[in-house]
Formats: sequence, structure tokens, C-alpha cells
Amino acid sequence: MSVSTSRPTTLYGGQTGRRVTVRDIAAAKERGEKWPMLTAYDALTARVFDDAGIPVLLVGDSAGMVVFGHESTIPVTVDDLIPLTAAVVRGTTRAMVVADLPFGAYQAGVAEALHTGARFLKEAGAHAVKLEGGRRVLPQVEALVAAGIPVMAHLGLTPQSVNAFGGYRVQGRGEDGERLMADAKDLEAAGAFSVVLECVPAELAERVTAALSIPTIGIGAGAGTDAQVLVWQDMAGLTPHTAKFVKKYADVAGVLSGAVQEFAADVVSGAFPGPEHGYR
Ligand SMILES: Nc1nc(=O)c2c([nH]1)NC[C@@H]1CN(c3ccc(C(=O)N[C@@H](CCC(=O)O)C(=O)O)cc3)CN21
Ligand SMILES: CC(C)C(=O)C(=O)O
Repeated sequence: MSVSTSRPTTLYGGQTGRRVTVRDIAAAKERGEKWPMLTAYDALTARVFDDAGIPVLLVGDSAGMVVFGHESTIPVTVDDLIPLTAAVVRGTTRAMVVADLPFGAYQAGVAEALHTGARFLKEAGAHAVKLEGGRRVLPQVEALVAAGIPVMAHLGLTPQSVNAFGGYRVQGRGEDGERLMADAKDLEAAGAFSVVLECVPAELAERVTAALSIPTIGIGAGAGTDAQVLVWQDMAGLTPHTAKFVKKYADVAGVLSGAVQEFAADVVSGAFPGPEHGYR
């Protein structure tokens, strides 16, 4: 058996019997192959996504909103995300699991970023981390990469800056686009293995994708990025109100609501439990 047989033919759908690595992701960019990414926050749903062949799962700080019920990602802590990340790792065998570094857990400097990044790898078994920002976090990106922690960058609408932006708004229009392009190039030079582009004009995302040798992962950034990510509860129809960039692929809220109402009616009527659900 040659060494090359251990490399997947495609990132999505390619079978190797091992975890996806940063080298597999780099190879997909070289092949010009597009790939899907989803968020995950627990073992059972992560397992469904892993079995479906999703190569990269993000334990996003969007957990603050979709898991913990906050109004933004600002209140999320490292201690909130570590057990969720550990659950996603335990629920999967093939996906690379990327952990979001929460607000206030890396901005203070290199030492803080290294401390937080190491916790996600040691305590949760994450394979990489994601952090938000451009030039202001380059030292953190360089230090994490030097320490052996792969870094996914995140530009455009960086939700941890929602208070500075004055709401969740499209970023990178006009002159801001050139600054975003420069930040993307600097993040690649600092060693990031990929970059999320959130809520930026499609034309800008396409230009950044062409300018970088690392993959771009779009969310509300048009069809020209190398990968696409969505929050799973949004694409599956569990989130009540979603942004314009979301496509709803299922009605999980409707299915679950129907099941819950049937269960409740069966309890009230005495139809559940039946003899087959009991012990003699
Ligand atoms: N469930 C969920 N899905 C997400 O995609 C997500 C989160 N939560 N939490 C963290 C951030 C916040 N995100 C958001 C939230 C709202 C908009 C939004 O409402 N955008 C406006 C665009 C406004 C404009 O035109 O500038 C929209 O109408 O789509 C976008 C991204 C993306 N992330
Ligand atoms: C929406 C994705 C990119 C994210 O950052 C998150 O889930 O927190």
C-alpha cells in the first residue's frame, strides 16, 4: 500500500478511516474542491454530521445564542464551550473539530491566547481553534501556530464586535474591503490554515479567495468561497428567525413540535405507554 492511499480523494465524501487534518484541507484548495462545514454542540448531532461526511465541525461561540439563550456571543466563556467541544469530539471519528475562542479569552495577548488554545486541545480534544479579527490578533495567531495549534481566522462580521459595529451588519464595503483583503493576506502569512468570511459582499469574498492559498469559508459571503458554513439549527429549521444568508433545508422545529404534541396527547389519553414499553 502506498502512502498516498491514506489521503482522501475528496474532502467531502472521501473515506480514509481517520480524522481530517489541516493537510487534507490544504489539498482540497489545491484541487479547487468546495466543501461544507457546520456548527455542532453535542455528541449525537455531531455524530449525524460526521456520518454524513461533513469534514469540519465548528463548536461556535454561537452556542451562546442557540444553546445558552443569550442575545449575543459576548457572554460565552471557555468553561461553557469546553464540555460542548469535548462532547463533539467524543461523538465523531472523522471530522476535524474546531473550537471557537470566546470573547475575552484571547484579545489580551499572546499568553492569554496560548493558555486558552491549549485548554481546548488538552481538556476538550479539539484539533484547531478559531478566533476573530485581523491585524490586532496577528501575534496571537503566530504564537498559537508556533505552539502547534492550527488556527482558523474570521473576518468581516465578527460577532464578538457587535457592540462596536452597532448591530449585525454587512462588513467590507468600499474602503473596508481593501483593509479586509490586507488582513486576510496577513493572517495567511501569520500561519492561519483557513479564514471564515462572514457577511461580506460576494465580489470581495471572491477576490480574497483568489488571492489566498488557504481556503476561505463563507457565511453570507456568496458562492465564490472555497467552503460554506452555517449554524446547524439555522439550516435545519430550528432557529425561529434567521439572517438572509440562511437556506432552510428541513423543518426540525415542526417535526419536533409534532412529536411532542403526539406524546403529550398519548399521555393524556393513556395510549402511551403500551404494554411493550413496560417491564414484567
Ligand atoms: N443562529 C445563529 N446563526 C448565525 O449565523 C450566527 C449566530 N447565531 N450567532 C453568531 C453570529 C451572529 N450572526 C448574524 C446574526 C444576524 C445577522 C443579520 O441579521 N443580518 C442581516 C443583515 C443586515 C445588513 O444588511 O447589514 C440580515 O437581515 O440578514 C447576520 C449574522 C451570524 N452568527
Ligand atoms: C457562524 C460561525 C462561523 C461562527 O462563528 C459561530 O458559529 O460562532
